Amino acid sequence: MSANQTIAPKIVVVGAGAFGTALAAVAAAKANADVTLLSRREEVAAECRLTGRNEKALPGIALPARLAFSADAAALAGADIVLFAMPSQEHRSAAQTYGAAIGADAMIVTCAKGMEQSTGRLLTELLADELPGHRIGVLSGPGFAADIAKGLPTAMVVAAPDMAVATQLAEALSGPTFRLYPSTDRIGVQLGGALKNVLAIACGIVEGAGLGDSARAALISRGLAEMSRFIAARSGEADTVRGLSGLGDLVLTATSHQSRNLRFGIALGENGRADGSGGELVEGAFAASVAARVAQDLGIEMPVTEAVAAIIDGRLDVRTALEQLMSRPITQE
Ligand SMILES: NC(=O)c1ccc[n+]([C@@H]2O[C@H](COP(=O)([O-])OP(=O)(O)OC[C@H]3O[C@@H](n4cnc5c(N)ncnc54)[C@H](O)[C@@H]3O)[C@@H](O)[C@H]2O)c1
Ligand SMILES: O=P(O)(O)OC[C@H](O)CO
Repeated sequence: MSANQTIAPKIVVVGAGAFGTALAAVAAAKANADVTLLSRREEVAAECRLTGRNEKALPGIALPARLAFSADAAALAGADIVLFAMPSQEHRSAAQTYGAAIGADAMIVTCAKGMEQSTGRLLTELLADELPGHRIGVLSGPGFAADIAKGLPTAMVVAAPDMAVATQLAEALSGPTFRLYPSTDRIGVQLGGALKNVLAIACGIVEGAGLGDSARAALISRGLAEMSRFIAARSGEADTVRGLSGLGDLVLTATSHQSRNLRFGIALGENGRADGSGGELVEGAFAASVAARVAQDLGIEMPVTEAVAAIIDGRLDVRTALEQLMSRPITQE
């Protein structure tokens, strides 16, 4: 897609879950939109085509008539923008599956919030490993799929190292109720999304264990300090945490019961142990251990993240974790 292109870009969203379907729906609501939602299974594409809904992913939400559905990787041919909207841990295998069908000029945007658990690679790094030569961005920030798909006002961030690319993506993907802010801090923006999920689990634990609203406020602000240290150590911009992809998404995820990460944390706090997520995707449960491991390698302190990782792994119970956090040496804020 050239910088002064006037016809609508061809957009393909890979991953027909809640978020992929919501992003495809807002993009397809625009005049002249050329948007395809690419699922793994033909049954999903066929049901969406027949009913105009993706009932499993977004119950009760009618999708725009202009949105196309496919389960054939050939739909990626000629795409200007390809959104990766599958879970973080599926990114490498999805890149390997679909990479050959993606044209060399396509911009690729990860919309997931996590890091690769086995390697600690950021998702944009992983995509660059698998799909070299492409311009690669990240879309992150506070926004629940159902809110976005219902047309409730939402603001998020799209980041790429080149501001011209980030702006092109923001203009192509924004709509009347969905506003994207461009950024060049690709590292800070994606780490905000990955790390806030771990802190939302911590806030859920506090809620489930009945530890009070003051404790949640303390966790949000001390958690933000952890995010900031990690982002700076990974060569992102520490200030990015104050924006939509940091504080904005942390507050949303740590306080709304729509959040799967928060609900997972509440169950942990109530039961004192992890009983699984009931099949729901809980990105923070993957991110906790990798973030704690990378923080240790980088020599930075992430006590809340480490406590969440230890509780999920069954190495620590909630009460002991709390005692340990409260008895840390007194330091300046
Ligand atoms: N749901 C939200 O409100 C929301 C908002 C912002 C960001 N996100 C992020 O988006 C990502 C996806 O979340 P979701 O809520 O859509 O999850 P989901 O469980 O609703 O859907 C995931 C989808 O990915 C598909 N998938 C899995 N592996 C795949 C592969 N290898 N190739 C292609 N497709 C594959 C699954 O079939 C499923 O349709 C997560 O990282 C999440 O943090 C979600
Ligand atoms: O339901 P969650 O916890 O995965 O959160 C969804 C989004 O990341 C909120 O911005």
